[in-house]
Amino acid sequence: MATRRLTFVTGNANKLMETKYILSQGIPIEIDSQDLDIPELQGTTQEVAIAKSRRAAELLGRACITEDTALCYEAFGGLPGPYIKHFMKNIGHEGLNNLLVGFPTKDAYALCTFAYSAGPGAEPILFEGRTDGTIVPARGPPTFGWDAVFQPKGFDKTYAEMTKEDKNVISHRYRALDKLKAYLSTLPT
Ligand SMILES: O=c1[nH]c(=O)c2ncn([C@@H]3O[C@H](COP(=O)(O)OP(=O)(O)OP(=O)(O)O)[C@@H](O)[C@H]3O)c2[nH]1
Ligand SMILES: [Mg+2]
Repeated sequence: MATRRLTFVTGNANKLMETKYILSQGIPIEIDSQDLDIPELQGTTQEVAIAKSRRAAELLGRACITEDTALCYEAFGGLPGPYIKHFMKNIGHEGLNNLLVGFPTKDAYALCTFAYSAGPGAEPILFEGRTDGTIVPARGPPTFGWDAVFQPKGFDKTYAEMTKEDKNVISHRYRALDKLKAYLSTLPT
């Protein structure tokens, strides 16, 4: 099978590393990356993902993938959702826990939305992956975003405490990429 080449438009080195790792387990693919400055609109995760993908393909002038990650609190009807980046940056791990003081549930889910665009003007196709969990006081290395405060359901470790092999077979990103992989294998290389 010929090796597929695809550009991932992202400025996030950790996302890129995990994506390369997960995709390389399944199909012959080479991912390169472009860090383009793309404004992220307000809206649902799907609306944010579609707008980002459209713009990325226009700027790049060819097929690409983009990814949006949301962290959704059950107590807040799914917020912070796609705005988690700004919450994380401004209030950190402790703040992400403190937000939930007084609320009956600390349940949350991580939602990953990959968007594939075949090129400028093409309608983006979305691939979503969700992992359910709970928000806990930070444990594990603070290497990647909110990994240290997210404990997936059925595990006694946070994402940050897991090995990359363990996180990358249950994560929101893995679940979305599994669907993207199946779609890519239906396309000609
Ligand atoms: O602990 C984490 N485990 C993960 O698995 C994960 N995936 C994303 N994130 C963080 O959540 C926000 C998403 O915002 P986001 O989707 O706009 O990403 P970004 O702006 O960093 O990159 P990009 O938009 O250029 O691709 C950013 O703060 C990311 O660092 C994660 N944190
Ligand atoms: Mg972003």
